[in-house]
Amino acid sequence: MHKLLQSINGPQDLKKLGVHELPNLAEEVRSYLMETVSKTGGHLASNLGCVELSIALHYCFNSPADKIIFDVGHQAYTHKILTGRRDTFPTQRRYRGISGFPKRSESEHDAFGAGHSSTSISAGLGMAVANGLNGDAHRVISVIGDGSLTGGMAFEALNQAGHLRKNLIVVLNDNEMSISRNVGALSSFISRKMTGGYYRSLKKEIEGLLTGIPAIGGNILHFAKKAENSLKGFLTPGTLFEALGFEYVGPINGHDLEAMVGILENVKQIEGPILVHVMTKKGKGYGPAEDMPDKFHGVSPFSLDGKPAPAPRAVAPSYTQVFGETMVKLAERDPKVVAITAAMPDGTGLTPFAKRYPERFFDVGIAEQHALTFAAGLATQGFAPVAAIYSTFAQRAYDQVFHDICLQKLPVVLCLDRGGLVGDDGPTHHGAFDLSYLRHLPELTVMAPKDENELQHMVYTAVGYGRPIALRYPRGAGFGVPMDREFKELPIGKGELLQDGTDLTLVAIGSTVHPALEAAALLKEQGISAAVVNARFVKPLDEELILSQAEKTGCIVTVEENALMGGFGSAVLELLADRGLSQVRVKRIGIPDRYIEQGSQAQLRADLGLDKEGIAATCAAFLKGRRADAPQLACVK
Ligand SMILES: Cc1ncc(C[n+]2csc(CCOP(=O)(O)OP(=O)(O)O)c2C)c(N)n1
Ligand SMILES: CC(=O)[C@@H](O)[C@H](O)COP(=O)(O)O
Ligand SMILES: [Mg+2]
Repeated sequence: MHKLLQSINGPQDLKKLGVHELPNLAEEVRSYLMETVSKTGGHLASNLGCVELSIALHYCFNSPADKIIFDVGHQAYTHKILTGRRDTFPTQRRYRGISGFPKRSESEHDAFGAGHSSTSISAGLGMAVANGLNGDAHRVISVIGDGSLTGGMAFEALNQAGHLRKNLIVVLNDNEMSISRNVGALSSFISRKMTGGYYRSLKKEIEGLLTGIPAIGGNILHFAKKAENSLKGFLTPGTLFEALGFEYVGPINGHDLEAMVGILENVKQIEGPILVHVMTKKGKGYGPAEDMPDKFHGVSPFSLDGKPAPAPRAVAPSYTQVFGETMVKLAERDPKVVAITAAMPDGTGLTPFAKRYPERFFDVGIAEQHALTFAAGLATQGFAPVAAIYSTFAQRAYDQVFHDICLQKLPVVLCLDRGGLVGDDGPTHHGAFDLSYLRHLPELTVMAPKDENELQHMVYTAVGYGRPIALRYPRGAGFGVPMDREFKELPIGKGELLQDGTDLTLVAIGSTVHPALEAAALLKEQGISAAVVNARFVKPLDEELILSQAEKTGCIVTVEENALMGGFGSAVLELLADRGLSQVRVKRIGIPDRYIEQGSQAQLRADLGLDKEGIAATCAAFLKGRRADAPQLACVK
């Protein structure tokens, strides 16, 4: 099985094969991908579409001396399999396994880490400039998808690359898909849409324009007809990239290995910035993924007959689903509600909204910065824009939150999905920092629901609030709590005391509230009486509630699935310090000052003491320690 693949322990082995053997190798890789990813889950369709391209790149270039950079890196499974990780590939995205994305610390062949999109050309240009300064003739190849090319950063890099004219090869892997179908004028321009109907109508329009020019129009049209080929050449994707100073090669068939090898061997001889436009099929070689590349972009383990494995019986709706349903209800009530996503309609749950209110739904592509300032523009005209962005990707748009939304006090609602630990995607995707990077912005309200029922009320409250407001919620299912039939407006800055206690107060935010309640039950079995507060708001804090509990129990334990640095617990510490309550003992539970690797959400929460057992153990030790170390301390009874 996989005879050719078994012989490849690195790119040097690949080069021993004849070009004519490469298509067989591609089939073996594809079969290995299917066999493995159907068991482990992961990014399937993008990788199936990138098999031949990855083989051709490693066949023609010499990694690691030549640098091959994958944008986002979710399509780099073949690259990993060919670069010494064939046998460890089944551990990808698993706890203590290899990463699902390129990672410099994992292999010398992973030239640049990835996970967030549109970075490959900038990184590649940096390396190309370094090569120039070092007199190093090795090549740098940035592989970027058509979706990732909608990220503004990619154009910032193209702009400079065309100016510097260093030796940089950009391979555009164009499958006309982002996660969903790719969007935007650029996508239409660079993909197939420049032939057929679009081209004909464009030509007709140009003819009409030219003949309308008095006196000379006829001659120009005559000239244009005679020069139609160059007109067609003028209008093909190359125009755009050549205008940016790139030599344009393509479009070429990204599944024809012999053709690609031939072209890449020629490209190697060309100096300066080059863009090779490769057309591929997302999901290539597996019917269901070819037919539904969006559904097979990221997959859980599935049976090879094309039916996704029966998802474990959902104990509760996902936060994402509740958000999406709430948005549809709010849009029914208020024509000013509009929804914005940055290329993640399915992931953020906005697809039902898009179907129901297409005129009020905007997928801006992978353009989070633009998404937020676009929302701010809508808000100036009386609309209630809700921007749904994964927490980690919203980090891209921090300045837009400050400069365009908060400073102008514009009523934009920022709904951050994937807040907290996301699991298999690992450190590039954990929403570990939003409570920290948002709470210090003046004019911004920041909140997190304790469960899926409170989420619907928070979205409702936020949309009606009329000022900058952000809420964050985790990846995955809620707690299976009953869903209120009517929305409730939550009083801004008010938390809730869920249960009383005398020895300490657990002050939890967001998805850590239910685990805190469960921890309190465990503590009760140990004779410890813990109060539990659902803080609801990171900003403004419910100062009255927190201060009264601090006075009452003298011992505060904060819990958050966010970085401890500058997070919710820090806000509570600041409050107590500002009020001169330094005698109150505070223990903070949250994400420590390091990056958290991949693993299941449950595993990672257990590792960090964020599950009920961990919270209870920390509280008990904290209380015991206090009793032992400092009997005079307020929280010692
Ligand atoms: C900044 C950022 N925003 C959003 C994402 C989520 N995301 C991952 S892959 C992807 C689509 C990428 O499309 P493309 O580059 O065309 O790659 P393909 O999957 O088609 O191979 C998106 C939106 C991301 N990784 N980074
Ligand atoms: C590669 C990428 O950034 C996305 O595919 C991301 O992995 C999606 O995450 P979810 O699976 O949480 O939607
Ligand atoms: Mg694509």
